[in-house]
Amino acid sequence: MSAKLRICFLINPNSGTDRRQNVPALLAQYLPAEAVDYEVRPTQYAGHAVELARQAAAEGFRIVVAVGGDGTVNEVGRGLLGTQAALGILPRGSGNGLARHLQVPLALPAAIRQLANPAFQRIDVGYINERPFFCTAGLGFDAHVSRCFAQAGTRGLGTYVQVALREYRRFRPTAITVTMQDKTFATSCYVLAFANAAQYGNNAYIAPLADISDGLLDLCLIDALPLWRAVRVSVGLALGNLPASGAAVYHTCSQVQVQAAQALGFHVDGDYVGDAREFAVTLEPLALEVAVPARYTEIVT
Ligand SMILES: Nc1ncnc2c1ncn2[C@@H]1O[C@H](COP(=O)(O)OP(=O)(O)OP(=O)(O)O)[C@@H](O)[C@H]1O
Repeated sequence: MSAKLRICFLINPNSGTDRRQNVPALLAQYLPAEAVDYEVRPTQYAGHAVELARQAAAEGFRIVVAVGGDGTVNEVGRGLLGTQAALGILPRGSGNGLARHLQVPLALPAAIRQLANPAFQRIDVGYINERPFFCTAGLGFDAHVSRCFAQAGTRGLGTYVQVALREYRRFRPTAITVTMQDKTFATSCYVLAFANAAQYGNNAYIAPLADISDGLLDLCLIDALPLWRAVRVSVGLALGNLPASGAAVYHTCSQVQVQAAQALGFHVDGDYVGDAREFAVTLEPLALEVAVPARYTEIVT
């Protein structure tokens, strides 16, 4: 008889907008006891999931599952770097960007069932000023909105859109110099996004062609955002055709440096980190193993 699959679930009790679901009860209902041994551990503070994930990997769990949104996924993924354990996701955030990219079902019963019999795959890991990211990182307006969103008191797409519209009227671009491969160019940064996965979350496709295992980041630059272009960007994000819309410029590369004329905010996986004037962005190919639905195949051809 083969050994049972050992899974550790790390639950962020604060993530998402719907906290009515009783995750331990759903696990008991949908995980087959004959195939899986599991434990459930709640996080007690921001950053706790990094330590809990590292500890679970050291205890020999094969999969450590982030039960939350992209912030929780980032913490668990960070804790698992360099270990033998794979990252799993039970999407319970407000955006769920990485879960959506990896085609993890958004309905918890289905997501739980697939964890009992997953496929394993390796994904690239991005770094911005040494902070790992798995989905997207970025400078400028998206980071500024992440900071305001964190202070808003309520979460969810509605709050996010409200904050973005309010800040759109105030935000001004910053002059930057970008160096990648053998070219350097000066431009202006309204948004500079570094995409490992295709979307921010909520099916907002900032880089619909991004392949999470290709050893490359997709850079999306929006140098200014007058109203007509804001409309095209919004439609492009929703329809997944931003590259074809001409409202943003794209590059692919495995490392890039950015110097800003004044301090610029940056985010990793949707969480504001801080302000800086210099940014070093790199990619470590296939540095993290993830447990994905057995039918998962990279959408990009
Ligand atoms: N016990 C806790 N108490 C307070 N904050 C926590 C706790 N556990 C985790 N956090 C923090 O909560 C933040 C938000 O969580 P998360 O990103 O998972 O949810 P979300 O913001 O609702 O989803 P998404 O990122 O998909 O929009 C994370 O950055 C994490 O550091």
